[in-house]
Amino acid sequence: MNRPEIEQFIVTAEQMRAIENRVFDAGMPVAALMEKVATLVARRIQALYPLPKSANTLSVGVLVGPGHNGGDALVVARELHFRGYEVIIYCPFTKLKELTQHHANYAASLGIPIYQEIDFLQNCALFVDGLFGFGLERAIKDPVATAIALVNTWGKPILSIDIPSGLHTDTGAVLGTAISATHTFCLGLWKLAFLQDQALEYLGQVELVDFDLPLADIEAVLGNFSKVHRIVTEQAKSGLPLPRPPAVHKYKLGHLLLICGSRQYTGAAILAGLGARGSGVGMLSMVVPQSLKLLLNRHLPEALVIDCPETESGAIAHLPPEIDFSAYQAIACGPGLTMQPMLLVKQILDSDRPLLLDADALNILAQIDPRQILPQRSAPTILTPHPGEFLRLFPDLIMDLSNRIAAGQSAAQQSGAIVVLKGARVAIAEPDGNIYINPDSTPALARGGSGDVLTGLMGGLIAQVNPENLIAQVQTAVWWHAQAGILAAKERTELGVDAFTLTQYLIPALQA
Ligand SMILES: NC(=O)C1=CN([C@@H]2O[C@H](COP(=O)(O)OP(=O)(O)OC[C@H]3O[C@@H](n4cnc5c(N)ncnc54)[C@H](OP(=O)(O)O)[C@@H]3O)[C@@H](O)[C@H]2O)[C@@H](O)CC1
Ligand SMILES: Nc1ncnc2c1ncn2[C@@H]1O[C@H](COP(=O)(O)OP(=O)(O)O)[C@@H](O)[C@H]1O
Ligand SMILES: [K+]
Repeated sequence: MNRPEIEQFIVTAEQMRAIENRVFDAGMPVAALMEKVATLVARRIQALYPLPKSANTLSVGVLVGPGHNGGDALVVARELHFRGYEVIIYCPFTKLKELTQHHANYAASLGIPIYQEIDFLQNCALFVDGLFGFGLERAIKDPVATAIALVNTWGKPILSIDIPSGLHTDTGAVLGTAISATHTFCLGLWKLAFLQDQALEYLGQVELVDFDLPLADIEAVLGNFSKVHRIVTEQAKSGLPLPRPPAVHKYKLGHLLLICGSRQYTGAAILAGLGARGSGVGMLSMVVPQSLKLLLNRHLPEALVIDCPETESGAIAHLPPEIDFSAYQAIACGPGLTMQPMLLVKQILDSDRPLLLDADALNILAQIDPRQILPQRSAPTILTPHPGEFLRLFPDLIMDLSNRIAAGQSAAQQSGAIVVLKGARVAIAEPDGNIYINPDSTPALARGGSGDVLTGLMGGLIAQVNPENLIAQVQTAVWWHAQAGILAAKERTELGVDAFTLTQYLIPALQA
């Protein structure tokens, strides 16, 4: 059983090394720690792939690298051997770290075959990958690269120890080539790569194996300078505006001004409105072009619709002159807007309200230059770009986009806004360098309109709190949106989560 508090931390390879070094310096023998860690992994493998009752054994190919990841793999190999598995080792390296060499010698003495060619493992039913862990820093070359490519094509389950070999522990980038794992046992603490979109297809199912690194050592290393956080359910839930105070009234539960839609993109306005409905916001006002008014009334009878004059092509021409931003606790703007309402976006940027910009509002902002205008705002700004919008806003961060976490951090620091970089693992960056990543989501959300739902939901949540708590609400919105997707996908498959359906799962996701 993992300690629940361990799940919140995220470390780089360097931080992990520093934490482990403290443990070793305090007296824990390296060999003892390896034994403990690898025994835990071996147990998990036996639980996942028990020896079948019908046959007397199961053949397991164990891929062994030169460092301590290879040492872990050799301990796993030995344990599985003693439990009755037929173990075959692949280790093409001639020079191993000392401890790893000892384990290799012992495995050989037990009669476990060790080969330098991968072909001998071709008929194995299962693979354990202990080639490289957090020590990998340069590209993998042949013959190991070819061996990895081959094992990937065999279509058998591959269980990676610590991280799929070939992935960079921090960026999740593939260094030459990488194991495509079906299951990865992340050792001790979540490594950064597990939260990077580019690593996801290699990780398979992920699992943290807690091996009792003392909290004091983790905190001593991460201390105040750890800026990368994993959004955990308990904390995200605590951001929900629940329970409501018994004697509260609608005007105390936030009034959101949602500016969206055009004749061309009508659905975006409806979806954002339904997202806002899900948030439970006290009052919802929606600014739309005239021709959307009746339709919106039908879909969102509770919304106050502020219909605006429209351009020839059906975009909002301008806001009503009498609009008073101070009547609202937050403004959200963007879904379905088109690029025409430039002046409108400038007008809301000038307001002193917390402001969420999404979709076309971001594309308009990109033309104005976010680094110029956002730091001048007197209230917080939240930007929710997908990677395409992100690059329009911050074109010079294109290199950083291969490390989404670094990219989000730079953008927030440079613009002074909270930047919600959307994708498979949404990263929420604050101007002070803190970044919060949502670890659980579903590709069911990769579908037109699901971002519109998020805008409404997040807008509705931030309208309900005082601006100092904004960052917590942004995290809660991202977590909630993903949870609704997960629940909907569970009941309807990943194909059954269109954006409207997603809105219908917001409340059930809280009840689950
Ligand atoms: N700290 C601990 O004791 C604990 C660690 N634990 C386990 O240890 C793992 C970290 O072990 P690690 O530091 O030995 O690094 P690892 O990932 O095995 O690989 C580094 C080796 O690979 C080599 N190498 C690198 N790149 C290469 C390339 N492209 N092609 C070829 N060779 C390359 C590099 O050699 P060198 O750079 O010197 O040539 C070095 O020998 C960690 O992930 C976890 O599984 C746990 O048991 C808990 C306790
Ligand atoms: N593979 C994925 N896994 C999890 N979530 C995803 C994935 N792809 C997209 N999403 C989420 O779906 C939403 C898509 O938003 P966006 O790109 O703005 O789409 P749209 O503008 O069509 O609504 C974002 O919240 C994003 O994080
Ligand atoms: K590995």
